[in-house]
Amino acid sequence: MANSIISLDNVSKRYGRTQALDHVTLEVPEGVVFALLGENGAGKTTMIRILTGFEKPDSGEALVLGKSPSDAAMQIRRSIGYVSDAPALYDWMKAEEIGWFTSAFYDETFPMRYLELLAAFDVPAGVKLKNMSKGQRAKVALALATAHDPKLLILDEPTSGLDPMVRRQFLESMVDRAALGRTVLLSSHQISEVERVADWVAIVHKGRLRVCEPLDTLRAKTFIVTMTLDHAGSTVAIPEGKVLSEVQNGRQLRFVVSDLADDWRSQYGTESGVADASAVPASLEEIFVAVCTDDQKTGSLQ
Ligand SMILES: Nc1ncnc2c1ncn2[C@@H]1O[C@H](COP(=O)(O)OP(=O)(O)OP(=O)(O)O)[C@@H](O)[C@H]1O
Repeated sequence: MANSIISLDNVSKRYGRTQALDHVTLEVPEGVVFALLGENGAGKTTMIRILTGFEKPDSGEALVLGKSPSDAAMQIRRSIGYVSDAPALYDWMKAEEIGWFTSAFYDETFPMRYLELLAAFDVPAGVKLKNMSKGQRAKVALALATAHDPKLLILDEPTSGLDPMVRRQFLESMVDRAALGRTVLLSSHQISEVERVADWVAIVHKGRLRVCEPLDTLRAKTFIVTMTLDHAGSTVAIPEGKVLSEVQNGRQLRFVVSDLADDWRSQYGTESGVADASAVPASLEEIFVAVCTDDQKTGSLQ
């Protein structure tokens, strides 16, 4: 892909018996909010740790800003912004002091931008980190990660533990960054929240990439098809397209289908065993559940 900021080519990573990432290939284009979704243990943090050079893939290749994070970890960490799921901040320092300490790694514009961000986020002045709330500390971590205006900002579960107002403020600031041509990769379980801000969505399930595309494309092509059967025991044709999940409850059948054929209804004429059939666009949450549920019929959009 032209202008990709991140690329993973067949990246695998195993911890003992756990296949944390399994042949993941993806590209993150420049200037987007890219959401990485997955259940607990899906492999999101492992992917982020590979991108930030804290872990090496067992096989495959990762590139961040055109460089390999395992070969150029320090160079990459200096040019991106990164907030881990548990940011290590120096508790005994005040926000101003930690900024001063961190500014040694960046150019002279860092301190001013950092103080502006603290003010914009309403972080109290003169308070030690250990006496701040979780939300205030998260804001300090975000200000530290963005004050050098990185081309790429990587956030692992940035909003967990924050109140709804702060979460909204956080996510809106990510959209603002993307509007300026910067790229934001954020991992999350908060699907409805991500749906409001993401341009691209990737869904990882048990280390495998199941979905990776622009959210608008995903939404436009994925539908919930519901049918009422003539009899609970009727055997009917499945809708034409990629069926991601299928659930039956008595006479009701419900499918999540990607790439639903335009003329899908033509399969369900009077002799088809289907009394009624309709399709509505699927929400991101419904798509997520369909691709991440193992005991239903599931498929991959990859
Ligand atoms: N250092 C490690 N040693 C052993 N197993 C690990 C290690 N790091 C991750 N794993 C395992 O790899 C799998 C993927 O973990 P990862 O932290 O990447 O998931 P995640 O999607 O970030 O989950 P969560 O949403 O819960 O943070 C899990 O089964 C986890 O237990």
